[in-house]
Amino acid sequence: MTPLPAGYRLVDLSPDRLHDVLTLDTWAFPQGTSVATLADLPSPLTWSRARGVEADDGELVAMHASYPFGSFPVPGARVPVAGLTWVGVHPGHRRRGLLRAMIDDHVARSLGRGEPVSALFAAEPAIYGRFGYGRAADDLRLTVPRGAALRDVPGAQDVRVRLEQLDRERHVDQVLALHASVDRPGWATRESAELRAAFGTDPEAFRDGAEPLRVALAERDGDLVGYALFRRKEAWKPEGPRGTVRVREVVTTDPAAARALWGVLLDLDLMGTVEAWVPVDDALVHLLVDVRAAVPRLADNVWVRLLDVPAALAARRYAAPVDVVLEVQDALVPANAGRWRVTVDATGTASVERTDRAADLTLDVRELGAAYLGGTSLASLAAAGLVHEHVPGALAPAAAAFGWHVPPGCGWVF
Ligand SMILES: CC(=O)SCCNC(=O)CCNC(=O)[C@H](O)C(C)(C)COP(=O)(O)OP(=O)(O)OC[C@H]1O[C@@H](n2cnc3c(N)ncnc32)[C@H](O)[C@@H]1OP(=O)(O)O
Repeated sequence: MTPLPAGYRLVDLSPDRLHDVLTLDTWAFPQGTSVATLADLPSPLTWSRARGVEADDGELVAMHASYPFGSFPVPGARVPVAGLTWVGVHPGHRRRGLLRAMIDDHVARSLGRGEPVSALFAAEPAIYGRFGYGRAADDLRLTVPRGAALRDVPGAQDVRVRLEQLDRERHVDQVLALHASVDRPGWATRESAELRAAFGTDPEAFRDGAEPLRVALAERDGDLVGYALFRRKEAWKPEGPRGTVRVREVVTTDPAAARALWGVLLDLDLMGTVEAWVPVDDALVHLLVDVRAAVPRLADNVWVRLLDVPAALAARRYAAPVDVVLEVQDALVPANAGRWRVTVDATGTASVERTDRAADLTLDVRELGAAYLGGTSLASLAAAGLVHEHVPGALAPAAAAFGWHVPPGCGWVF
């Protein structure tokens, strides 16, 4: 364990520390919202998983927490994952090793709970690689011109799209049930009671001048076949109204639902552009006649850290049989370091065991995390010098086996 610097101690956090937690939060994330306003919102924290760092005088100067994703989707399976979140260090106490000590604490506690994997969204991409987190998924940020042409999909006219103000009580069950039905690695769902309670939280201070959160509900014969959370912000320019639609979360169950939903979102009156972030393979990317006009921009999505390498590797499924020896480097969790033989059978199931056999490939646990959800190819990591092939011909079958037919990604930031 990395010791805390002198003068600090790790403590459990509980709901009676809410005011301290929110005060620290406003120091770490200068969002301009008062602690009193934040205190009125339902907290998404599972308090038994929240830990703080106190200075000598008892002030809370750093914290981290994790969301319990008991059923986190990975290729072909579901795995208990600790979703690292609410990481913050007071700026007056930064760069003294508090985050490093908190990461050690997070790793030990997650392993103690039997969670072989941790995942997160990074506030800044430069922070977490050093702790063995790899960029496991990307998403696309699109800025689509209003009225952009979409290809036709038969049956789209049979889907009715209703626009409503998001109302937690009325929408939470059906919307989250549809969300949980998506089969995509990395697609975390709001499993805990606290995350469900916080769903749709929409204080005015978070809206940046835009309207309250709306929901577009796509229905066929009365059944929900898709939804999108969105809000509009108007802008009156000399050339005319040029408002922006911000689309936050889109789920559709079939192509006609996707065509109908995007057709409505892309054609709202007084709007000029639609800003959406979507999985890299979202139906919209293929429906747009002119994808270039949407100015697609790639951004990092979920980051993954394998805490227990053999358990994590055995828990997912693989796209093809393979027999490969991986030499894994892990400076933070020595139990993961060394040679692992991964043998995948015809059903895509792996057995993973320590071996004395010579390594086929060498890589850091960070790269293994990047490849874990099937979206980052071991071959492309090798091309960047991050995976080393010792036995010619070993890389290609390993890269094929670790890949997956659905790109990973998560539709909301946790
Ligand atoms: C999953 C999430 O919750 S993401 C949210 C993360 N939180 C934020 O971004 C809020 C604002 N920032 C902060 O609260 C803090 O600056 C933190 C949490 C990012 C870092 O905390 P610190 O206690 O300063 O980090 P610590 O001193 O342990 O640094 C550990 C290492 O990370 C590096 N590091 C820390 N922050 C950053 C950063 N923002 N960018 C690049 N490197 C960083 C340090 O230089 C150090 O490197 P070294 O090991 O080579 O010496």
